[in-house]
Amino acid sequence: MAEILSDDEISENAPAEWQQDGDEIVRVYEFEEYLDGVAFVTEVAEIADEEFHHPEIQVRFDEVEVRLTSHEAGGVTDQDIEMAGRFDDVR
Ligand SMILES: C[C@H](O)[C@H](O)[C@H]1CNC2=NC(N)=NC(=O)C2=N1
Repeated sequence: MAEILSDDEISENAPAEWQQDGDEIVRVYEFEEYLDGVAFVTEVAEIADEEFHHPEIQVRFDEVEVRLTSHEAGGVTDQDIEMAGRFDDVR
């Protein structure tokens, strides 16, 4: 099972726009158009499905909040850090 990262490791390795929130990392992406946010979610979901590692996603009218954690490990792992970077590349 993947190792849980320490707060310092998360801070050092998470992409710049991501914040730690307890045992998750979170980023809010802003969009001018609601449907652009929905299209972003579709691309994120395809990556998540491909990697079998699923974020929690909240879609609002002008932003999308994405939360990552490794449920089985019980915290943030390297996989969450890697997924965060891949989601940023979609943006
Ligand atoms: C049974 C378990 O849900 C699966 O092995 C996968 C599915 N997607 C997952 N997604 C996330 N974020 N963490 C997991 O531990 C995880 N596990």
